[in-house]
Amino acid sequence: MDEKACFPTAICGVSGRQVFDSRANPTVAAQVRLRCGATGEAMVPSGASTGAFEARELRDGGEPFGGKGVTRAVSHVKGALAQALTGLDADDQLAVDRAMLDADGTESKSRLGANAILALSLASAKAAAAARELPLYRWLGGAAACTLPLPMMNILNGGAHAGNNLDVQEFMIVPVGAKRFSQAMEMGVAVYHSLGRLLRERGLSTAVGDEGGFAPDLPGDEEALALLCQAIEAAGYRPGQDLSIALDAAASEWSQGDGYRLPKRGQPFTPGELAEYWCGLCGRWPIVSLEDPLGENDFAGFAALTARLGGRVQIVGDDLFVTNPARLRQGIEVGAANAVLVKPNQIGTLSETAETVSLARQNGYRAILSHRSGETEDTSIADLAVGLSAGQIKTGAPARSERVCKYNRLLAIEEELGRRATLGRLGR
Ligand SMILES: C=C(OP(=O)(O)O)C(=O)O
Ligand SMILES: [Mg+2]
Repeated sequence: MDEKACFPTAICGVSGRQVFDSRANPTVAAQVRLRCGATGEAMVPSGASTGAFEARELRDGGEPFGGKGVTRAVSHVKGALAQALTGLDADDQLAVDRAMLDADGTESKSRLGANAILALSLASAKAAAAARELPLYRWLGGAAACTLPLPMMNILNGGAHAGNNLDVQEFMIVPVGAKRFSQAMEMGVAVYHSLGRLLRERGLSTAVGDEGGFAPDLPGDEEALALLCQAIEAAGYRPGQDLSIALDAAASEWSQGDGYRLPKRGQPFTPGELAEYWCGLCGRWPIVSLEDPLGENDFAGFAALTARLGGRVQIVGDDLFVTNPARLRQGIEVGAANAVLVKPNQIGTLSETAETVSLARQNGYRAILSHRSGETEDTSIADLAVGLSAGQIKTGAPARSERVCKYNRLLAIEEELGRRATLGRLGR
C-alpha cells in the first residue's frame, strides 16, 4: 500500500489494543488515523448464543483469560490489516473492507479474525466522519438519516444470558405507542422500575442477567408474560396498545437431534409442536415480535411459521441469517421470517452490514440493529441504526452502562435532529 498517500482522508496510522467487555472477557479495540489528523476508534462486542454461521472471532486459546484472549487478533490489527489499509482512502468504505477481506482470504474471516476486521472497519468509518466533522449517522445516511429506532428493551433475561430457570432468552418490551424516541425511553424505564417493584413485592430475585434485565426463577413462559403485562399496567400503560412484547427464544440453543429440548426445563418438542407452541403464545399475549423461534437451519419451518403468524407478528431471523446477505437472500426466496436482526460482528464489516440492511429493505423485510450480550461502551450501533434507517434497535435493558450508552447516544441524536426526528415503527 502507498504509505505516502497525501490526500486528507488517506489512512496513515492504524493501532489496536486488548480491552474488556461487560462479561470481563477480552475484546478488540482499534484506532485509525487519517492524514488530515482525524481519528476514529471502535470496540467490538461478543455473543454468548452465537449462530453456527457467524463470521469467526479470533481467540488466543490457552491462558490467560481461559482461551478468550485476543492478543493474536490485536497483532493482526497492527500487522497484516494495518499494512492492507495504510494509504487507502477512508472515504471509500467498500475499498477499506475489501482490502481487509482480501488480506484475510477466508469465507469466515477466521484467519485474521472478524473481531479484528470489524474493529477497523468501524474505526475507519468514524475517522472518515470525523474528517468531515460529521456524526457517524450523518456520514452513513446523509440528509435522509432522521429515523430514530423503536427500541426493544430486554427487561427479563433467561437462556444463555442468565442463571435462572427460563429457557426463552429475552422477554422484551416495545413502546409501540410512543411518538418520539425520548418518550419510548421514558415508557420503557417506567416499566423496568415497575417490574423491579413487582419482583420485590413477591419476594422474587432482582438479580440481573447479561443484558441488564431481571433474571428471577419463574414457573414458566406464561407467568413471565403475565408478569410483564402486570408491570406495564402498574406503570400506568396498556399492554398491547402503549407497550407490546417481543421475545427472543434463541431456539438454536435448544436443538437436539431432529427436534428440540429445553436446556433448563428438559421439555422435548418436535419442530411442529414448537411452532404450535408459539402460535398459542402469540394468540394469548400481546406479542408483536418473535426472534429465532426455531433452529438456525430450519428455513422451511421459519417459512411455514411466517405464513401462519407473519401477518400480525414480526418473525425475526438472528442465528438464521447471521447478518449475512447470502443467507438473507436464501430466506427471502422461501419466505422465511419477515425481519432480520443486524449484528455487525456476525458478518464482520460495515459494508456487508449495510448490504444486509438494504437487501432487507428492498424485499420488504424489517431490520433491527442489535447489540451482543457481551458489550462495551462503544455506541456505533446507535449511529448505524439511524444512519442505515433500520427503524428498530435492541440493546438490552435500560440499565447497565454498556446498554444505556446506546440509548443515551440515541437521545443525543434525537436532540440534534430536532423537529426532523421521527420514530421507527414495527410495520415499516
Ligand atoms: C443479543 C443476542 O445474544 P448473543 O449476543 O449472546 O448472541 C441475541 O441472541 O439476539
Ligand atoms: Mg437473538
